Amino acid sequence: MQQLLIKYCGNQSKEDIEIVTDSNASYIGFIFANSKRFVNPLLVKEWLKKVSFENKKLVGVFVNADISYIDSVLSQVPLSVIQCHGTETPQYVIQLKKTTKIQVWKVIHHEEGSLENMKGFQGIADGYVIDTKVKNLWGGSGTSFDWKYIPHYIEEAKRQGVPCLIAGGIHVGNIEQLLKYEIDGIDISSGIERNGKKDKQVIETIEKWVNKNVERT
Ligand SMILES: O=C(O)c1ccccc1N[C@@H]1O[C@H](COP(=O)(O)O)[C@@H](O)[C@H]1O
Repeated sequence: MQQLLIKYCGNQSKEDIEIVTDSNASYIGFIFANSKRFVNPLLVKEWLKKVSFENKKLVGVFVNADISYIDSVLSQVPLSVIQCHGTETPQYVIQLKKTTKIQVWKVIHHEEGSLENMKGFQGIADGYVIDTKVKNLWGGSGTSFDWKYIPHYIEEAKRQGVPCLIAGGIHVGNIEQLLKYEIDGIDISSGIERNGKKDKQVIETIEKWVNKNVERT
């Protein structure tokens, strides 16, 4: 049985972390880039001391960051995955992996030429997140892209032998529709928030849909 990968991103407090560690997520994400969801790595380090997250991996989201900055975050927070959410190049990702020695997921913004862009990361990216391109925002927009293009991204990721998560505007009202596609995983930030905080009930509803719809062998 192949399990759907779930990543809950943009956690901003100890309370958010408690909620997502108590969920079925495999990945817990933090934004270390310019955003309303930016978190200070020193605070994240303190929050993590108070929760148990052994069965979950931590993902750090960065946008065109200096590798020295990512390295400084890593000295505080035990990330398993670095998510590059900007216009990072394959050469940058090669250098980042050499320096940090941890997995890197490349975000591909759905736009003209995005599939060609993705092909350029073959053998370099350890996974992909496909997100919506919204003007003046790198991510966390709460906006979905035209999902009819999903199969192209999934096929390309499969060809490269790495997982492909779908992001951008996923919420309780559209998750059922999304799960009709054979995706490897989902990445949600805005869609699991109520008044800017992660919401347990919303997460449980998302996971009810996941459990109901994803049965693959
Ligand atoms: O969540 C943010 O604020 C953010 C800021 C900068 C880069 C990425 C960000 N989040 C990522 O955006 C997508 C989708 O988010 P949403 O569900 O549409 O709100 C996801 O990959 C987050 O990791």
